Amino acid sequence: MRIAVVGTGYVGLVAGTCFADVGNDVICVDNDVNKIEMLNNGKIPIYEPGLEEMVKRNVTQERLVFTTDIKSAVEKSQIIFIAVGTPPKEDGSADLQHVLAVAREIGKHMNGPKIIVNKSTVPVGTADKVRDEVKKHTHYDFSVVSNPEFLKEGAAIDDFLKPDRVVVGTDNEETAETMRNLYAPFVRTGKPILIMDVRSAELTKYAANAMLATKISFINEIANLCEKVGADVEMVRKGIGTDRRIGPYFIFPGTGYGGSCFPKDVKAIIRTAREYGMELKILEAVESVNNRQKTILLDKIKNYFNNDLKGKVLAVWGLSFKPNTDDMREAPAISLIRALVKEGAKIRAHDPEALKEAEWRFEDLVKTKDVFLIKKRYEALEGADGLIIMTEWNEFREPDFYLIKEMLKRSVIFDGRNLYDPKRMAKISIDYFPIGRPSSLEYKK
Ligand SMILES: NC(=O)C1=CN([C@@H]2O[C@H](COP(=O)(O)OP(=O)(O)OC[C@H]3O[C@@H](n4cnc5c(N)ncnc54)[C@H](O)[C@@H]3O)[C@@H](O)[C@H]2O)C=CC1
Ligand SMILES: O=C(O)[C@H]1O[C@H](OP(=O)(O)OP(=O)(O)OC[C@H]2O[C@@H](n3ccc(=O)[nH]c3=O)[C@H](O)[C@@H]2O)[C@H](O)[C@@H](O)[C@@H]1O
Repeated sequence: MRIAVVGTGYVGLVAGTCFADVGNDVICVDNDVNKIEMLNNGKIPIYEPGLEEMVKRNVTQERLVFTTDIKSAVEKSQIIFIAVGTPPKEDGSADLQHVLAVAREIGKHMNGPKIIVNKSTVPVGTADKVRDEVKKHTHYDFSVVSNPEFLKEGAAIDDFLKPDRVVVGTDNEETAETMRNLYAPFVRTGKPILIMDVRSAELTKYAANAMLATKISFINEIANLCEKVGADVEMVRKGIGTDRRIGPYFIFPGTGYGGSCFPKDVKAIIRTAREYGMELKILEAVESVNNRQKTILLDKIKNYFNNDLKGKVLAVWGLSFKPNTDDMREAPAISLIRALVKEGAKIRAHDPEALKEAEWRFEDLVKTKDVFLIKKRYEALEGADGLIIMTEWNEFREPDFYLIKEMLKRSVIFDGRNLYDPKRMAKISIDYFPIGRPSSLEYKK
């Protein structure tokens, strides 16, 4: 099929490349000239495992091209995906300006019947708005489909190639058939393509993210309770996760969920409900538990240093909001580092992939020499009073603990991802403070 994907970010670039990889002819469009120039020079603007080789392969085979020219992309394609950002507005609602701007452009350049597929995460009713916008500019036939995306950053290609399900919202049988054909190569193991009405498809996306965020806030509350009552959340997590009705996924406690989607999508669904005069009480609690969870390590750190962080140097391992990505959008590390600096601490931060993004996110603090961005993990420990772990990158799982102990002024690790065993840390004589588990001090007694 001939496909255009408008918006070449995490979703658009991955979707476009995967569609090309199964034989489609794909034109990826973006209005960011630098991004398109980079892609045309063989450079990938984001870090996503496996993506670079896949892009190269498809570009070489001339199945995948990048352009800023939306007109020719629309003219040449049967199916046009919209995969632009839908960031939160002040009031929490999703900002649809990019989606509607693309709809306008598509309308202007239609040269025959087309299928317009919205892949961005958008509130219920957006397909109607897209339809109205396109209609203003064309007399050709078209249908608007809702096809939300469920990929995770860091595992995006695998998620796209092997989805648990594909959701397609359309009331047109012919369009449904085309979408079934398009996705058939990705569901060969029998995973379902769920055809439903447009509004249900739009809401499915928010309901999925809201459910996942709920699981995380739930386990974070249980973790905090574990600390109070002297239980170990790692045991409790396994104890509940083995029940098939609960499942082992998305119940890892931490310093709160971040990323470009859970925070904004929880806000947006709450906002949608309010517009209909309804309060989503569970999700409001999910959000407030998450905000609280982001400060949980700060309390532990302040407590350890007797509430005096002035002049303390703290090493931070992990800046991205999760491993295997360079994305720092809403990363818990950002709010923690800013709070620590406010308390008078200096930060030596390391991340395997996110340092480039950290340069502009912490530009002010780097300038004032409150934050130092360090390329190698052990170098971040030089002159530091303690180590904080914020992202569970694989390379942090089994470091040289004796070297860590030797390098730190105080042998202390605050772990926001529960990477280590407190008993083992007690044996090595490292003071270790995880989330929802007994600290190593409990095993020294
Ligand atoms: N990042 C993720 O893991 C996932 C994101 N989503 C949703 O997908 C949508 C896109 O998200 P991301 O890919 O993360 O965003 P992104 O910010 O990485 O990429 C969006 C791209 O759209 C481009 N763009 C904006 N306006 C444009 C226009 N008028 N014409 C052409 N290009 C334009 C931007 O330059 C940018 O490159 C959002 O609604 C998001 O909620 C859904 C599932 C997963
Ligand atoms: O709509 C989206 O954009 C995407 O949002 C999430 O994907 P993503 O944000 O890339 O990453 P996740 O792996 O879901 O992690 C989100 C946050 O939750 C945290 N998390 C995740 C799982 C867990 O058990 N505990 C936990 O604290 C992570 O550390 C991270 O900060 C969803 O998992 C995707 O299905 C969805 O498509």
